[in-house]
Amino acid sequence: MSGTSARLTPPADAVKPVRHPDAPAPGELLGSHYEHCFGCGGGQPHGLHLQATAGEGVNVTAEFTVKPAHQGAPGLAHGGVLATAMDEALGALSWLLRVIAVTGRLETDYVLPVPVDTVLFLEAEVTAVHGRKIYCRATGRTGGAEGPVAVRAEALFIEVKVEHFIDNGRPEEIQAAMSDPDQIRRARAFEVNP
Ligand SMILES: CCCCCCCCCCCC(=O)SCCNC(=O)CCNC(=O)[C@H](O)C(C)(C)COP(=O)(O)OP(=O)(O)OC[C@H]1O[C@@H](n2cnc3c(N)ncnc32)[C@H](O)[C@@H]1OP(=O)(O)O
Repeated sequence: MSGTSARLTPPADAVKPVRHPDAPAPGELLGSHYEHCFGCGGGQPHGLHLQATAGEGVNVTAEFTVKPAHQGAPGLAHGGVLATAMDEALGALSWLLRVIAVTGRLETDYVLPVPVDTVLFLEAEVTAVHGRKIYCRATGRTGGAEGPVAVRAEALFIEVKVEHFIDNGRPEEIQAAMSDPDQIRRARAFEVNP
């Protein structure tokens, strides 16, 4: 069973997403936006270590390997972890629009159980934009990019200014992220589309 709530349905005057001219080239690995991000950071031993690749449109692909640390039921991935993987893949889309955005709403359909050691092949795309609202969806497949869908998600991301993090985050982490020697990661974390 699946369905999309009204709050995830773009209004009639929503527009098609436009890939930013300075977006990473198709096939380019996006890298982590923040070393300590649970979804993509290398500094989180039990994190998801998701690596997203830019697609040709306003879309990304990513792979996520379910580890023993990600279990809910014995031998099976925790649903919240799978939602996190979807959230992270969807979050990577903002880099193709060159905006900063956070998840406002995320709906997930769990279609198949996902055993430990499974590689989930994720694909996420922006479907519409309405002002600050970015409508997007993602799938997670097992057994390959054309395999059966195990997880499906739809989401609404909201564009924010960098002040969102400065005002709400802890100063020590914000400072550390702003002084990240990795210029690309710093730009990804803090660049606001002019
Ligand atoms: C340093 C690292 C950087 C890098 C950052 C990258 C991080 C990526 C990580 C993965 C993604 C995440 O997990 S992000 C973390 C999880 N998310 C969060 O923590 C967000 C917490 N929520 C908030 O801060 C806030 O609610 C916001 C920013 C989402 C919205 O607040 P706001 O800015 O005041 O905007 P607001 O006026 O309320 O809403 C704007 C429009 O969006 C609609 N809207 C708002 N929320 C919703 C909603 N849940 N469902 C439906 N619609 C909604 C409103 O109706 C309105 O529509 P209309 O009237 O205009 O039609």
